[in-house]
Amino acid sequence: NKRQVLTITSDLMPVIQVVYSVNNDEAAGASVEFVVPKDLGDGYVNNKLENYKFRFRRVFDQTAGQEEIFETIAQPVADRVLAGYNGTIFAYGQTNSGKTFTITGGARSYGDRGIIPRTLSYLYQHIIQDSTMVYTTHISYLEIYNNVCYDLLDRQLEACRLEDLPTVTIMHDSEQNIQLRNLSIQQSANEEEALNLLFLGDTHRMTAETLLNKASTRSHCIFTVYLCGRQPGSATVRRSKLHLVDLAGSERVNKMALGGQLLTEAKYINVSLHYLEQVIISLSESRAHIPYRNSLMTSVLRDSLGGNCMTTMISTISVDKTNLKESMSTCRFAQRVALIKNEAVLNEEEDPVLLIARLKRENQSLRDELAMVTGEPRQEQLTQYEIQKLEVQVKDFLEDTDPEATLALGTDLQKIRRCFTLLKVLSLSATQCLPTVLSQLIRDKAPNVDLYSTAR
Ligand SMILES: Nc1ncnc2c1ncn2[C@@H]1O[C@H](COP(=O)(O)OP(=O)(O)OP(=O)(O)O)[C@@H](O)[C@H]1O
Repeated sequence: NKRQVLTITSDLMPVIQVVYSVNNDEAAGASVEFVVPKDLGDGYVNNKLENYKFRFRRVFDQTAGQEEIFETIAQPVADRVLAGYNGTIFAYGQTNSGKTFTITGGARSYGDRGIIPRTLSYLYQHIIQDSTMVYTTHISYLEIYNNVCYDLLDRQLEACRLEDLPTVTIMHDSEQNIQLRNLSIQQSANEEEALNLLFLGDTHRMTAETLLNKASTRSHCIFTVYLCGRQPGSATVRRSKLHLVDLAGSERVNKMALGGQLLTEAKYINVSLHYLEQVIISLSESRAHIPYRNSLMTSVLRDSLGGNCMTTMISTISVDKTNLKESMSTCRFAQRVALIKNEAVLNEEEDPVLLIARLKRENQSLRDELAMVTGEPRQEQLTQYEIQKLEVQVKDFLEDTDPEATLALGTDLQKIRRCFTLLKVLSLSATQCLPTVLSQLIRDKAPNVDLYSTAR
């Protein structure tokens, strides 16, 4: 139970002390408590204190490091995503309270890496180590600015202003599922490729911010990892999505002395966060109608809010007297979010393409068995077309990394013989190449060694 004292000076009174304490040892979770002197009214001091206590699953104090945040918040979600469930982590809080630092990280040192790079590293480590599954990963990076969606992985962003870019549009299919048109979903085979995509998106985000002369991030950003896993040879696939969301600052527009573009941005942010609040209130009160469609952000995050998803919200606050109202508004909002019940289900399905391929193989093997039992062995020679087809089949078979891949030849003895001949030719040419490769290696590495005696 840590007790922190923030000292704030004001014109009316030389020193006012605002005390907050963090307690993570409570049986029911954790809490943060603000102990605030009552506001100074008309120049006289009211010495009464007011206490505001908020309970959460966990509260991180100012000393908490990025690794601790990752292990407590992101790792359990990443584990569920690897198991085939959808996950979302989103950061909510006022400007400059540390949302981007928590989600993406800081640039000063390697240890400042945030949730996205650490989660990518964790996911790919697991993918490499798990030999029982074959995974494919894709990434998208979406920005919502002034209620318009942009693709941060769109290469055109380098040359253009944000507004000139083609926008990403939302479509609803007959089952009310969301389709994002124009959003590129890029394959990332390993951690390095995924980090490059994150870097590309962040660079575009920064370029756009500079072009718009923004002092802080005035947009919502959604970095999504799409994971598809299956056991080798199986047609059952598990598809899961992980949204990592950095929301725009939550401060209210009437508190800020803004004009022009900044005012327009603040209004859009206020409206979208207001709709987010509406969705959350409707969900926490289990209303019949949930107004997801009111804003792009709630439409995109529909699954994460009250749907098929394991969702974690991080609220960032700045414990300073001037930010007290915003901090408490953030805490109240977070408590509402905690009331929402999501139902995460395993996203497992039969891949129709793999299923058809498997059924075709089974069908062929049954036909072959039938031919073996009932039919006569063929007498005529293989045609040129059949030989070429066999060569392609053998090549595909050798290149297939799936350990359960088979060479479907049927019962035709001529085809089987031809394949063995092909395999023998390939095997011989490989072994004949070996001495040449060895001698080349020896020549390169040790030019003075006598080749004959080395070979002996
Ligand atoms: N835990 C922390 N340790 C060190 N520096 C931090 C930490 N949290 C935030 N900062 C720093 O504080 C500044 C503001 O943080 P950040 O940009 O993450 O705020 P934000 O809530 O994302 O703001 P905005 O709403 O404008 O995007 C940055 O310079 C960041 O590096």
